[in-house]
Amino acid sequence: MFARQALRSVKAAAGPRYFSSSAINNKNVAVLGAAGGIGQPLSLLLKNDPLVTSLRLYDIRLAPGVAADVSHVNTPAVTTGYKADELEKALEGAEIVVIPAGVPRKPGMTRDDLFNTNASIVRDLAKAAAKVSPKAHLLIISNPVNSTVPIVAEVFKKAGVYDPKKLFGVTTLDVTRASTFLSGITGNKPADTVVPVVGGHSGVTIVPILSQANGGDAVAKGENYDKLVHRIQFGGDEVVKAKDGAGSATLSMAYAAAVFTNSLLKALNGEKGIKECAYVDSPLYKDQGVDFFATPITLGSEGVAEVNPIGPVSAEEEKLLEAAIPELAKNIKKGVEWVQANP
Ligand SMILES: NC(=O)C1=CN([C@@H]2O[C@H](COP(=O)(O)OP(=O)(O)OC[C@H]3O[C@@H](n4cnc5c(N)ncnc54)[C@H](O)[C@@H]3O)[C@@H](O)[C@H]2O)C=CC1
Ligand SMILES: O=C([O-])CC(=O)C(=O)O
Repeated sequence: MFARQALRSVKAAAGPRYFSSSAINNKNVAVLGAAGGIGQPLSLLLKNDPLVTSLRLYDIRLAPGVAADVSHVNTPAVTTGYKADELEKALEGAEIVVIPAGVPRKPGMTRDDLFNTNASIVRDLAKAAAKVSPKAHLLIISNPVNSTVPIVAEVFKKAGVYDPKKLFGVTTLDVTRASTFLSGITGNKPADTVVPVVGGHSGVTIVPILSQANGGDAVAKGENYDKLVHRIQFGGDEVVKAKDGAGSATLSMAYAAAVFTNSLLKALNGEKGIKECAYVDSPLYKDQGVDFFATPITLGSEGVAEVNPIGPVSAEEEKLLEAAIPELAKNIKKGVEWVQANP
């Protein structure tokens, strides 16, 4: 039963999607880091989402230019750019704050190598959000996600405004990649190939549950299984290597973040049964020091409505989970301890 539940949970995240909905309510979305490699295409995709009525683009450089450009697209979202000293203004009234601000990897780096630079960027943006838009849903893209999400949680706890239902590490790209790579092997449509991806967002913490996917039995174990799991876990490295020093995934990430944002907007507007995978405050492995864990979640009008169970897993997947948990615990502890020492 759980397998079917988990499968349904990410069905919506698998296939290519355009954005539409019949119910249009006012929705104010802010993007922090809007002029970057992810920020620019993400801003365009959000401008194209009919559920966004106000789009507020902030960056320490170039955001007014990006906003002027995007604002000419003839969709309803009123688009405004905010300069470096206008962060608080950008956050006024925001219901969703998407954060792709921070440096990306270069070849040879791990996501954790970004910690020293990105931790303080994310902390400062979170502080402003906790002050100006404490009830907003926060969608964290900046790496290392395994640690930046706990940093945001600590900032919000310190400000007395933490709501675990409203904080998300965006892991939709892992689900997107898993669907693409598996369907490439099976020949099934990507839209019919739904792979729940649980755990976190780096290397061995990315755990695809191929046993629950349509066509997953084609690569259930052995060398092909190992290769596919490795490709999903290290898909980010593939892009970093191909970009050859010019950064990491931006376009596919913008797509994935726009998909997740659209799902959240639908849920906030009262649509039922909206499900995605995301890295959230989760009860599943708290007893092992893992306060945040990605699983299929059900979205509702308050954000996370339900953290769904992983469901049955194969012996191989059990081993992947065993490898993921201690690494995740370490990443989470690092974020929490850092922000407690550097409030
Ligand atoms: N969660 C995920 O699946 C993925 C996460 N990422 C991460 O997303 C982040 C951004 O990647 P890119 O867009 O490629 O980098 P980028 O360098 O192209 O853009 C980052 C933007 O952030 C801005 N920025 C820096 N400090 C800021 C601050 N304090 N306030 C507002 N804006 C600020 C920069 O001016 C720049 O425009 C990186 O940390 C990267 O590792 C990338 C791909 C996938
Ligand atoms: O690999 C990176 O550094 C960027 C990222 O998180 C991804 O593409 O999944």
